[in-house]
Amino acid sequence: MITFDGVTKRYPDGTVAVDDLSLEVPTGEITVFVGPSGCGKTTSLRMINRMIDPSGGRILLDGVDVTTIDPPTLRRGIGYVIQQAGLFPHRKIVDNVATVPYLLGWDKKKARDRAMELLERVGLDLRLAGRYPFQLSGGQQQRVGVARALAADPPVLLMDEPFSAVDPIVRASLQEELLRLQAELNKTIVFVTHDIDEAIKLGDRVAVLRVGGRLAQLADPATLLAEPADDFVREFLGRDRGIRRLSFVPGDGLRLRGDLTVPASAEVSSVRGTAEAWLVVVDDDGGPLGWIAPKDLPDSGTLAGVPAAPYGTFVKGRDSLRSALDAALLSPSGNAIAVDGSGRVVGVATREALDEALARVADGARG
Ligand SMILES: Nc1ncnc2c1ncn2[C@@H]1O[C@H](COP(=O)(O)OP(=O)(O)OP(=O)(O)O)[C@@H](O)[C@H]1O
Repeated sequence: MITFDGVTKRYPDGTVAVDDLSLEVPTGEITVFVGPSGCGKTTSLRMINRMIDPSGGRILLDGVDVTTIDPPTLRRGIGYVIQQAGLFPHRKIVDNVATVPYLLGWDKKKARDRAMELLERVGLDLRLAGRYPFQLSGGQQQRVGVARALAADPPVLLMDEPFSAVDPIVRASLQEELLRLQAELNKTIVFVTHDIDEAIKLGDRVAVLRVGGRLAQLADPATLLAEPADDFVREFLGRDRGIRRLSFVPGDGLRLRGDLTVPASAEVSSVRGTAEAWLVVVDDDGGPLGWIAPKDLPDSGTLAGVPAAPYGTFVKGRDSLRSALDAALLSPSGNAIAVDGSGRVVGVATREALDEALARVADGARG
């Protein structure tokens, strides 16, 4: 755990970059520092690995004041990733990643083996290992930056706007990759960004800072979206806060109907009469084929030949209410198909069920 205990940083010119910051960064979690330009995010981050020392207060790493640990020893346990990767231009990719193992005196083969293992872990094509940084795309360089920071298996990772120089699509895939890695590695990560969407996507907890380096709110993303502490945080969270909140509401609470699913092999005569609503047609494995409107039911035969309309699905037990709503909006029936982990239909969330769930969320906002 990293503890900020009344930390202040006043630069020699009098600028107060961080003002009496107290918070805890729990072990094995991602804590994001987010806020407008100049609010002291980078300064706060760099005080953890002593690139900057505080002018007041203390930063404790597992209970030990970091200013009592000499910087090289401290940094051995702290990986650091910055914007535009900061790779050494004249070293091959594999040697960039092996930088810290070399410094630690590992023999060359062991260090390179470790580097290759990490490059694979961060999803980089291993054929790129022998190239130089300028021969890689921005997104690939960023992956190398993450691999390099992980090389000595440090328990703590500091990431300063690591994905802000790449385009939105690459950025989204780097974010996914980081979450996937973190699920395996459980590092203690402090991640700095000015992008609130990135903060909400990545953070177990999000610290919103305001200019002058003061903490405005520290909360998990769902709480932040539901209960911003003040107007500054509300404004910083921006538009669509209500909709974004639905990403953190499990779709599990939705009432599902089981009587609207029919196999393609079913005789129309067996469904006619019960079919006052749109039906989901499924294949022999229970996978969805699409929707059939009541008016499109043939007079006789099976449903196999009836053209089925497009559909959206959400995974019961995994996806959020937002995904369920999205699935409903992608279906002409306005209903969402719930599937299990292997894609078999387990029921239908009708508009009424979605409406009930949304009403519960809105009620929660009132309370
Ligand atoms: N070496 C320095 N000397 C004086 N002032 C500094 C120094 N470094 C940073 N500052 C000031 O401290 C404040 C906080 O800077 P910091 O870089 O920590 O903010 P930030 O939130 O990371 O900003 P950004 O998102 O723009 O990178 C700013 O007002 C900045 O101008």
